Amino acid sequence: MDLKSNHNAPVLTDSAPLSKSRLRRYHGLTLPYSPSGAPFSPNLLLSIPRRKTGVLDDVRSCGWLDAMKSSSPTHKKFAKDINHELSAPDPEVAYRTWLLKYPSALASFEQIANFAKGKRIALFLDYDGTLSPIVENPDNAFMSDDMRSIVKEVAKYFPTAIISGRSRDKVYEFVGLTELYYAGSHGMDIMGPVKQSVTDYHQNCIKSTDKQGNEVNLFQPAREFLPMIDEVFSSLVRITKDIKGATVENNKFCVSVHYRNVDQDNWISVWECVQDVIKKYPRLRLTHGRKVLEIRPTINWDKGKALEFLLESLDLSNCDDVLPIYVGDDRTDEDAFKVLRGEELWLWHFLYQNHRRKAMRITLSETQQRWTGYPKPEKRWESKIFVVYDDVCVNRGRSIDPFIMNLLAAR
Ligand SMILES: O=P(O)(O)OC[C@H]1O[C@H](O[C@H]2O[C@H](CO)[C@@H](O)[C@H](O)[C@H]2O)[C@H](O)[C@@H](O)[C@@H]1O
Repeated sequence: MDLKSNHNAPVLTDSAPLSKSRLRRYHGLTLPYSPSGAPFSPNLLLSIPRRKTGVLDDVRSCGWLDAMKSSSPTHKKFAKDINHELSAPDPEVAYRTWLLKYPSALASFEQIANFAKGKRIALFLDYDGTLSPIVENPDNAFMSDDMRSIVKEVAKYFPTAIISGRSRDKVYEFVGLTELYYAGSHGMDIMGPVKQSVTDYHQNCIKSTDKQGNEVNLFQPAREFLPMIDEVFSSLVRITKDIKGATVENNKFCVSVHYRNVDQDNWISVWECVQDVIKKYPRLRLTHGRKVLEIRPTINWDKGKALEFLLESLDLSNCDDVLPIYVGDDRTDEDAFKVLRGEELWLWHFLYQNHRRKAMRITLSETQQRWTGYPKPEKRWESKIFVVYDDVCVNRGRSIDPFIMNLLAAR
């Protein structure tokens, strides 16, 4: 997992050790992690209000069924959002106007390249829905050979990492590229470059070796939760076994309960099963993604924190000449978008349930974005928002490769 010497960013150089206050700023931590076996550091625990049933706030506010549905917004919802934004009564007119307002990223690539000029790029990629198509069976979410080659190529020039909700092993199995860094379980399992100051700071960060025998840093902030997650996984498999189409996936530090193939009339049963299990585990929380309910530890760690951790490990954080690019398509990716502010380039690739209206969004952000839905761009970013439309979306088999090709060409 060594970075190649021809990377624009010299990522393995260990600079002066980080001060604790600097690291705190990055990670929002006030204390190091508790040693394995000891109670988990209270500062990392998220305080998430629960009802007796254990229902999360966001699920509660719109009703669980709505929340499960909204995990893949329909075209209707998209049109409603656009209508609201543009005050146009006709969805079709609103959509076309929206397209004019947010031009194609590919057509605007020169502008993006200018912005990137002189900067060291670091690329962060989500897996499902970004590098691979969304498919019915999660075990079959393979990335294409073309996509693999292009990611391999880009990693020759820019440090590249995949940050996925899957287990790290699983996503590595799918991608199979040794030249990347991998963060699984929504960032709770990171294998990155060795950086002594990072290892020193994080108690759950240890030196390890990757499959090729290279020395790496292994960071697993939710290590204490492993037995709990295994237990929950087994319970969920047992309890959902009679719901046709429901599947449970062990993502090591989190568990996914898929309802994509469950008849909508039975979604309530899926929900109830999950509630039945997690109500016994106050240290676990529930989130939802694309037709999936995800059970994860209540720790203050997500894809955004993982991104910061990787930038730090790569010696690329807090540098004016670094341009991190994040490509993702899901709610969990918003955690990563949120940490990229200032002059970073954000890329949001979002897909719609009916696969008719898809777009990829690139935002050169000026400030932190607050997402409240799909897609509600803030006014002040208008001139810097680009969209890549249907024809390059992953579900049509072409995906983000033109964007990456352009990046390579512009370097
Ligand atoms: O962070 P990601 O890499 O995007 O992973 C998020 C979840 O992706 C997978 O589920 C999603 O993709 C499946 C395959 O296309 C699809 O069948 C499912 O409905 C989607 O939710 C993965 O299976 C989950 O474990 C990840 O958490």
